[in-house]
Amino acid sequence: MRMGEGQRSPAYCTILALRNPRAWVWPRPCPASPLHDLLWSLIPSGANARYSVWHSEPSWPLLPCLSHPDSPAHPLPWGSPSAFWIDPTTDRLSFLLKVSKVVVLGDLYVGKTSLINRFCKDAFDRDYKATIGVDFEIERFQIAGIPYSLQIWDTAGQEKFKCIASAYYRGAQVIITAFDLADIQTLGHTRQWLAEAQRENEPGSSFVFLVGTKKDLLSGPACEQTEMDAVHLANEMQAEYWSVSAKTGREESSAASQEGASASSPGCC
Ligand SMILES: Nc1nc2c(ncn2[C@@H]2O[C@H](COP(=O)(O)OP(=O)(O)OP(=O)(O)O)[C@@H](O)[C@H]2O)c(=O)[nH]1
Repeated sequence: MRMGEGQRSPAYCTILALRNPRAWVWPRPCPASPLHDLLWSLIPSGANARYSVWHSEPSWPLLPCLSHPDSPAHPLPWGSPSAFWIDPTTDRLSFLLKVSKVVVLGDLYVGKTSLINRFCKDAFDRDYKATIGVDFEIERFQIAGIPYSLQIWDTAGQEKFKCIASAYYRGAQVIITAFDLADIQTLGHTRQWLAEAQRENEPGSSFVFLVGTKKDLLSGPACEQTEMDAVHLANEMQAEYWSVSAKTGREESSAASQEGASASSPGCC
């Protein structure tokens, strides 16, 4: 389906803007379906970008990626897998794919936002500000000279936001389930969080991490016991286990967490 020149839906205007970078218009919010339909119809058949792109629904977060890289408002870097442009040689939409979507889940107050802030900004805030719905950060880096972006989705732990946050689980290459090492109940709840995220994804399509937070708050036998429990649960979940402190900024090694973490795993905090 290609829309005719006479049609001027917001999605179509966006495509026109993409075709002519000198005439960029900042996309305005528009209903998800016209944009979805139009873009879907333009994706080259066989493009393996489909998966990433269409899992960025619901589509309001898709809209900012249509804006110009120089726009101060753009929250997604140009070149993320959710970003697309018209390839002048083929006149088709093209995609950059080197993005991984990470979702961070867990009970309220376990320290999900703090974990992300430490990772992305190397900062820690002791004041609690509950996440409303979802938030996200982009972290860009290179591995062997190849640029990658991590699209990190911070979900709210509060029950009332669950239905909003769960809409963002789809297409996650990485699922991080966080619990508070100082609050053992939150460990038990990680099973449920993971089940909900996995329900939205193909079986085996996501790497799973179980992360115990606030390691600085406890030590001694109680901590070791919690970590042992966490490692066992991580094995059940087929997850990799980490104990971390966003406050100190360190992954704190312990016998239990060493046992749970694989040698190839990247340090988080
Ligand atoms: N001591 C200590 N406190 C932490 C650590 N991580 C987070 N906190 C504190 O725990 C509180 C909750 O942290 P958040 O990161 O906002 O928790 P959250 O899981 O994102 O909470 P929701 O957005 O409600 O789901 C804040 O007051 C943080 O400062 C840590 O590693 N050590």
